[in-house]
Amino acid sequence: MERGARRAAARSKRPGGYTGGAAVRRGVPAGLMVPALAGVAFLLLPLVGVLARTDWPSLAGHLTSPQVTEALRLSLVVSGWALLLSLVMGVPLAWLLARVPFPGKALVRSLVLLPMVLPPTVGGVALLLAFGRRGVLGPWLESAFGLTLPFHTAGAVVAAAFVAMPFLVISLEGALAGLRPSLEETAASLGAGPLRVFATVTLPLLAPALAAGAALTWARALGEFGATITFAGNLPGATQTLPLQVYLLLQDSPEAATSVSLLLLVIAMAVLVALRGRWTGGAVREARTAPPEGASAGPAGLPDPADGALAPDEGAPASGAASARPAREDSDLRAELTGYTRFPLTAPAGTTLAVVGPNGAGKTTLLRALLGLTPRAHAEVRLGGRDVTRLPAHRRQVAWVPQDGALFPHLSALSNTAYGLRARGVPRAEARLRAQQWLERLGVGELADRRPAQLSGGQAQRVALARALAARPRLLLLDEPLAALDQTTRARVRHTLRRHLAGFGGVCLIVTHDPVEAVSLADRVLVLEGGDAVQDAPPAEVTRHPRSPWVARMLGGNAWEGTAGPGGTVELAGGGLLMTAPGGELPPKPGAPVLAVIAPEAVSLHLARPEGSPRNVWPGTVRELTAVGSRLRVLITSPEVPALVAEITPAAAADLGLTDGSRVWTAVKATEVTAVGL
Ligand SMILES: Nc1ncnc2c1ncn2[C@@H]1O[C@H](COP(=O)(O)OP(=O)(O)OP(=O)(O)O)[C@@H](O)[C@H]1O
Repeated sequence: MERGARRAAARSKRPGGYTGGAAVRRGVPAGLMVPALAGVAFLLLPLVGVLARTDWPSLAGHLTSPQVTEALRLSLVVSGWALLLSLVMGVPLAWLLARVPFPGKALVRSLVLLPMVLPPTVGGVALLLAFGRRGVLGPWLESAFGLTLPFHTAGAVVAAAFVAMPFLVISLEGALAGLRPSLEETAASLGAGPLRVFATVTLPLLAPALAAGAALTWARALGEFGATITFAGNLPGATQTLPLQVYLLLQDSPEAATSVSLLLLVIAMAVLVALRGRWTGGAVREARTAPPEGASAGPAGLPDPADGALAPDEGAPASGAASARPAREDSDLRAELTGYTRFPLTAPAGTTLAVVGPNGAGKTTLLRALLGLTPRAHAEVRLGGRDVTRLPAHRRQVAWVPQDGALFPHLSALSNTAYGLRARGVPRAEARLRAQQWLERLGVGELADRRPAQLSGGQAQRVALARALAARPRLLLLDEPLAALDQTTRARVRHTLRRHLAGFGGVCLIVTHDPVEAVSLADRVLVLEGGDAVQDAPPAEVTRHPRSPWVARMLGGNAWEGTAGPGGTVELAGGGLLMTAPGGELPPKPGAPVLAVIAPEAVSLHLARPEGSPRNVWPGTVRELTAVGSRLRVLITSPEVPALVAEITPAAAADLGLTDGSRVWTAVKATEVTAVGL
């Protein structure tokens, strides 16, 4: 059993679990059950009444009588045209409501829903007042187009469309709102133009909701009565549809009325059964049946074969991505960003840049600006000397892997991977062959036939990466590619990623919150804060000389803001004095703002106050002990300086008898304090 299924099974066994089954049935209180069952009976009994009172031997005769067949023909004509009218007006309306911000949207949405709650006869009266002979538009319609709606079939169509269109609009708007924009944007970044994106991504994902909405609209139009009789009258052959026929028959021939009612009932039930609750589901369905995030990246929980050995055609740098990177001449990046993110960015082909920064620093905005997908920032972009600023996203050769991977849910892993190649005109067979090779390189070749919903988080990330790399972009943008994975899977996928970035000749930007990822994957670390680039340097440099407290902390160091004092001292912002080594990196001018950085390994802990070489010594209290690999991180608070993190061995912690609340002395040699000018 897959792990997700096991968990779900375990959940259903728990008391109070939310899944169905015996546990739930046992737990339903009678106070709910009785009225609920009464509700079911209330809905069911009228149907039973129709079935029980149907004169079965005469059924065929009733349904084939000339009036009924004529009314059926008219109903089909009217409901068909009403559906068409609803599609023509309703689809664009749903699109606008879902996608375009405009003032008064809530009002328009209420207007769309109004016919659903309005008594149909009132709807009919309103239609008369608008399109009737003495209505607002009626005379003009008649004089300009010779079109008379009341008491004509066209009027029955208008009445049916008026009450039925909301079903289409609601269904489609829900589906459009549920369609993640990242799917269409990713398709564009893979080289698909707007028409292709619409035909291959938008339409297939909307199709179920469109079909459901259309079926419901048609069924509602078929059953329309009140607005039709008020607006279009009850004229045999012109406006007398089946529901009107039922009304007439009820007076002269109740058995025939029952037979026609049964026919309408069967049609309505058939539509609902065919929809199987899709309409009520609303948005696009992308149910995950996959194991939970972080489950094995290989199939069936086995270790991933691709992580162990390198493919022969690939470079294999031991660490960092740059050393063995083949550079593609057409891929040097030069960008000038303005707007929320504002800085110049240049990177020679073959460079991997880790983009780090606190939440809201502008990392995602930077990536989207490079694709021209956000109004919040503008990027003048040159790739390999060619200005691509004015090109739409699909012509930039900039592939984007958003945080959620954005695999197309209706396509297999193979078709997802072939998408960019197909968009660039590679013939189908060749595109699929190359896509399969990419999937194999990423260690997920055997999952080619699976849909995204059947992939684990790690597998999906690899497929998303294969898809981006297969498109042969000149610039690769990865937005937190490993964020969804657990620690173990993350390490494995990171390894794979490093290997495959090594074979990628363009520039790659990876947004990450993970210091290990930044240091191990990138040649440069770009630190953003509030939309500014506060540092852009190799990982070693950023680790040694972080230019902001945030990045120092992110990289695991202690970083205290202060001011340079005389004789190699730093006056800390919150009070306290720090000694740095003479000849250290203190800016020459006392009074300059500095950041004092202390590596956690440089902090020693003692039970008694240590003496000796020039040290910074403070008393403190242990607040937290956390295992990091084979070492322990100890958070110490002190009345004299800001909180400090020390990293020691478990043996040292045991010798000192450290627990939460232990009183200790912390010491840092002056030579271990680096003061960086801000
Ligand atoms: N569509 C939007 N409309 C208005 N403001 C936005 C929009 N998207 C992002 N922002 C704002 O722009 C700033 C930068 O956002 P961005 O998503 O680029 O940050 P980030 O560095 O990627 O953050 P995180 O680490 O949380 O993903 C934030 O202040 C955010 O609130």
